[in-house]
Amino acid sequence: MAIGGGGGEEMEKDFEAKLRFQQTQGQQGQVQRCNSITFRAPQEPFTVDDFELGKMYGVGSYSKVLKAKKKDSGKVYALKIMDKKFITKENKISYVKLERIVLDQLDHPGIIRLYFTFQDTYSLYMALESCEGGELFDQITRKGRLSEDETRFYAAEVIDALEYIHGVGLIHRDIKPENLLLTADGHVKIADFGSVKPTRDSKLTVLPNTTFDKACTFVGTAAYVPPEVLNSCPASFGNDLWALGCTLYQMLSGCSPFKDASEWLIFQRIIARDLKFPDYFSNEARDLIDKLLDTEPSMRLGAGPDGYATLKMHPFFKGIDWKNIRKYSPPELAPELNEVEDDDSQEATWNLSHIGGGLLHQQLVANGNINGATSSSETHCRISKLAKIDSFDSKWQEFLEPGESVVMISKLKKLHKLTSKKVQLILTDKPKLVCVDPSKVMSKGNIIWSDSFGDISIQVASSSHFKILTTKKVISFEDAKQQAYQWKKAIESFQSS
Ligand SMILES: Nc1ncnc2c1ncn2[C@@H]1O[C@H](COP(=O)(O)OP(=O)(O)OP(=O)(O)O)[C@@H](O)[C@H]1O
Repeated sequence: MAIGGGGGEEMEKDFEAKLRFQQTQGQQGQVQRCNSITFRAPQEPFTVDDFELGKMYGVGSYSKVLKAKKKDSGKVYALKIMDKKFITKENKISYVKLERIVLDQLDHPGIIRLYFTFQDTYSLYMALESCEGGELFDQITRKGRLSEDETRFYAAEVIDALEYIHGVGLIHRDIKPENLLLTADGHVKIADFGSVKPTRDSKLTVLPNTTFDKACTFVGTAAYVPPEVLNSCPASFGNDLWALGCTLYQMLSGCSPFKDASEWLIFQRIIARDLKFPDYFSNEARDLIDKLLDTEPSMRLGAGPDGYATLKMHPFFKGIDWKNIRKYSPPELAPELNEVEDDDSQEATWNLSHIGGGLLHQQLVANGNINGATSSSETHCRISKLAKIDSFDSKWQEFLEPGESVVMISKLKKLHKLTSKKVQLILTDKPKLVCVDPSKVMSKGNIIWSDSFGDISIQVASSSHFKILTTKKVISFEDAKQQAYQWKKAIESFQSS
C-alpha cells in the first residue's frame, strides 16, 4: 500500500491498520495465538512533550534510542523511536510487532524491560529500561580485551538470561557484544529482539501470522553466524550458543574468532571452522569455546538433552553460584573517552523534527541538542538526508555519485588527542574516502581524500590503529574489528592503479 502521499492523519490510519494485532483462526503447534492482547506494557496516550529528552544512546537500522525523562514521574527511560514511514517502506512492520509483543512478555533481570509504548502521526515509541553502561562491545574495545574473571562474570549473566529465553521457546538470533547492554552498575541485559524466532512449542503468545516454517532466513551478524545457517538449516537454540562462543572468544581476545576483510571471507572461515586460540587462553576457556563452537548444533554445550546443566557445570564456571548469579559484583566499567564535535562541522544536526509533530524538535533545540537556527528548506533537506542515512542498504548512497560504489566501509573511532568520535569510514571506487558521522546529516567537509587532492598514505600502528596522512591533515582511527591492514591495502590499491 502506498504511504506518505496523504496527510499525517491518513498515514496514521494506514499504519494502524497494518500494525493492528488481528484475530485469526487456525492454530499451529502449541503456540498460543492472540485474539486480543492485553499488554503488560500498556499503549499510553503520551506524547514526546511528556518527556525531557537527553543524550542519544544510539542509532539502529530503523530506530534511534534517546535518553528520556518522564516529566511527571522523573523516571528515566531509553526511548526507542521508529519512523512509521521508514519501517513501512523497509518492510519492517512484522519485526517491530514481534519485538514489541515478545519484549512485553519477557520478565528476567538479564533482559531489557519494556515499560510502555505510545505513538503519534509519524513515529512509534517504545519506553525501555535504560542501560547507562553502554554496550559490552565498547567495554571490550576500551579495555583491549577482558580478563577471564571479567569474562566469566559477563558470560554467566548472559547464560542465565539465555537459558530463560530458550526456556520460553525463543531463539534470539543476534547475540553479540553490541546487543549486550550494561546497566550503570555494570550488570548485563540482553537487548534487540528484532530478529527473534519463536519455536513451535514456544510458551509465548505470538502474532497470528508468525511463521514456524523451516526458518532458513539469514538474520544476525556475519561474524557470529553459525555454519548451519550459512547452509540454510532451520534455526535452533544452537544458533545462540554458537554466537555465545564467538562472544566469549571476543571478550577474551578483543576480536571475533572468524574475522576477515569481507563477509564472504568470514563465511569461508566459519564453514571451514578456521579457529585459532591465542596462547594466553586458559585450557578451560579454550575447551568451553571449542564446545560451544561445535559444527553440529545439537552437540553444543547447552543444546543437549541435559539443557543448560552441562554448560553451567563446565570447569570454566567452577565456583559460580548460579542461583545467585545477579548478586556478584560486576567488573569496573572502563569510562568513555570524551567525544568531541568534528572540527569541520559546526552544527549538531540530530534533526528529528519529523517526529512528534515538531515537539521533539523544539525540545532538542531547547536542550541545545540541535541547532534551532535553520530555515525550513534546510530542515527539509536534512530530514530527507537523515532518512537516507538511517536506511538499510541505501544508507550510504547519499555520499556516492551515480555509478560510484563502495569498496570498503566500517564503523571506526576517529581519535583526537584524548578524545574519540564514532564515524563511518567509506572508501569508494572513485576513488574517494569519506568520513561520516552517522548521527549527523551534513557530510560536507568530511571528505578526507579524493583522487584529485593528491597524495595519501596510510600508517598502520597495529591491527586496530592506523593513521591516514594527506597533504592537509593526519587523522587517526581505531578499528575494533582489527582491519587496519585491510584499510591500508584497500586505499593503497588505488595508488598503484
Ligand atoms: N535500553 C537501552 N539503553 C541504552 N542504550 C540502548 C538501549 N537500547 C538500545 N540502545 C542503544 O541504541 C542503539 C540502537 O538500538 P536499536 O535497538 O535501535 O538498534 P540496534 O539493535 O543497535 O540495531 P539494529 O536495529 O540494526 O539491529 C544500540 O546500539 C544501543 O547502543
